[in-house]
Amino acid sequence: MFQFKWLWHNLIGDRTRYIFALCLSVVGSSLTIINPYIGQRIVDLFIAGDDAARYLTDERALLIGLCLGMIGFSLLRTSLAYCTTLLYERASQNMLYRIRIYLYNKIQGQDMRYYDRNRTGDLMTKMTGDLEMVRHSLAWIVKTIIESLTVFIAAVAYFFYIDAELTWWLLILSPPIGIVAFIFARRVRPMYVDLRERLSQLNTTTQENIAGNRVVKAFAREEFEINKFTEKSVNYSKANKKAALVWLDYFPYLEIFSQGFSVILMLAGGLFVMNERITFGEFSAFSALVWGLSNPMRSIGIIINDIQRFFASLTKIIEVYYAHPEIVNEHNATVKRRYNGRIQFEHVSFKYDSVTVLEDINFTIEPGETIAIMGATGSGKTTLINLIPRFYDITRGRVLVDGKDVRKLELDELRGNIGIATQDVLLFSDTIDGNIAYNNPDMPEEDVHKFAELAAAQDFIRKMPEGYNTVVGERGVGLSGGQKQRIALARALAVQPPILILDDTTSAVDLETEEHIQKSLRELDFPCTKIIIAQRVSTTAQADRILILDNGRVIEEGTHAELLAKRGYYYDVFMLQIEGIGRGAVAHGQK
Ligand SMILES: Nc1ncnc2c1ncn2[C@@H]1O[C@H](COP(=O)(O)OP(=O)(O)OP(=O)(O)O)[C@@H](O)[C@H]1O
Repeated sequence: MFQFKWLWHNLIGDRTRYIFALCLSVVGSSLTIINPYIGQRIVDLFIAGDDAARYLTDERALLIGLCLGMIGFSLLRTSLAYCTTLLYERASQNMLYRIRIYLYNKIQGQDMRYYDRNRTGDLMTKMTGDLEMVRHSLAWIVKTIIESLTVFIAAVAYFFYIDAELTWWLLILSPPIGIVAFIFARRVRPMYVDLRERLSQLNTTTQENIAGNRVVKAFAREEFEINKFTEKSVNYSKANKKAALVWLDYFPYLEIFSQGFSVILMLAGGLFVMNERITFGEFSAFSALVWGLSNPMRSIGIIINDIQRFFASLTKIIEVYYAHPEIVNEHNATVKRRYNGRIQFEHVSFKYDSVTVLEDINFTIEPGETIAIMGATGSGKTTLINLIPRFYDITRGRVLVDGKDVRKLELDELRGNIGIATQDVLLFSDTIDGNIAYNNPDMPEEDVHKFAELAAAQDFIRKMPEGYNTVVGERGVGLSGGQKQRIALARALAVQPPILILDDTTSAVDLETEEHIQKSLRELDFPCTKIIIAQRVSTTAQADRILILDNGRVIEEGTHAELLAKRGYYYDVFMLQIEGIGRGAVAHGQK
């Protein structure tokens, strides 16, 4: 079966340990028949035998030996159980560790489309609960099944050795128990698949809610969110109860069958003793071992439940394990060249699934040029810049960097040549210094300060309680929108990239600060092609060229003055914003 092959493959490095644990399980469980056997000898020789009185006086040493044997075997079994559990735990924990690292790498290697399609909460469930379930199966379920089976087989073999007919009488109960267990397993399986999905929904809601707590509070939607969470929680709880209660439909039958072993033993076994077909000692061995037949039947429900959970979880893990990104970063770039920063879009079209977002885009940006991109919201600006570092592959046409199709470039090298400040600023819960030097943790302090200064972040950072060592909260909590944008800009500048992409990076800063940033960008001490997405004319006015996007197409292209003269979209935006820009920009535009 594929799932078991997969587990076996992932046990590499611990296979010997695991097989050894399985062998110890078999040996330890087989030993369960020894004490009933010794008990049988004691009863037959020293209690119920014809010569019991003589044996008690003459063979006392044998009796003491048998009693000590019983204690010795109990101790041996306990020690074996201890070692076995230790081996199972170590093998399964090691496997869990390896798979977790592998899955984490796998998730890291996925492309943007993967993250578009998969919910964070679901991925978190796979990395935690599902993995733990698989480990538990390997350490506990397999152990329980092997031990139950061994005890069952050893007991049956021993029973056959004593009396085959009485054993057949007992085994009469096995087929109906097997049928009940099979029906139960079939009914409960889809329930665990559903249960797993509901757990994932619950985790997704929790994750979204915690991450979006500010929005929730801002809209005073706590009650709504609590109700939403409660609904998911109730759903999960109901599914859990439903799956657990199904067992109750089958439990009475299995319990009755399990009790049936003792009843049959009493009736048939008692009759056999009276007919002197078996001895008292043999009857006592049957009594002592009959649990070996009934116990597995009793625990069959728990085992089946766990097996179904295991399959539901394993299926989810395997989805991640074998997920293939369409865009693969081979991390092969040994020597990372520095690009000149020439960017060309040739008849580029792009679709998210079936929706066309960019249509026949053509433009060239020469090294060192500054290009501004403007357009209505949803016109495709972010999508367009996402194609340069190859976050997505285009549907038609070519995107070239330094004359080479980005699909032919080493991704590490390509992305290493691009500094990006994304629209949705994400800072890590680290110091400000650590966030700015994200690309190069060994960056000297003066350089961190220099890039903060270029991004107009120096002043506010210095005023913070611990300056550059101030730890910012998760995703930059504790900073204003404009402050976060400036740290993100400093982080992008710190790469000193030949291509700098700024997606609405100064939208939340005041005009004076923006002026400072623009001056810094003009005076960078390294060659750099800049692509700046902006809505403010004050930002775009100083670019070498401006592209206007509308509905995925470039509708205007030119300098600030050329576009004003055209009296199109750009001119309209300019007129709308003119009051906020000031005389300088107006004069510049009318030159
Ligand atoms: N990951 C995605 N999956 C599917 N559709 C997407 C995705 N990202 C964006 N879109 C769609 O593509 C279109 C262009 O989005 P894009 O983010 O590029 O616009 P934009 O011009 O940058 O907008 P804004 O100025 O609001 O940031 C929109 O209609 C959007 O709904």
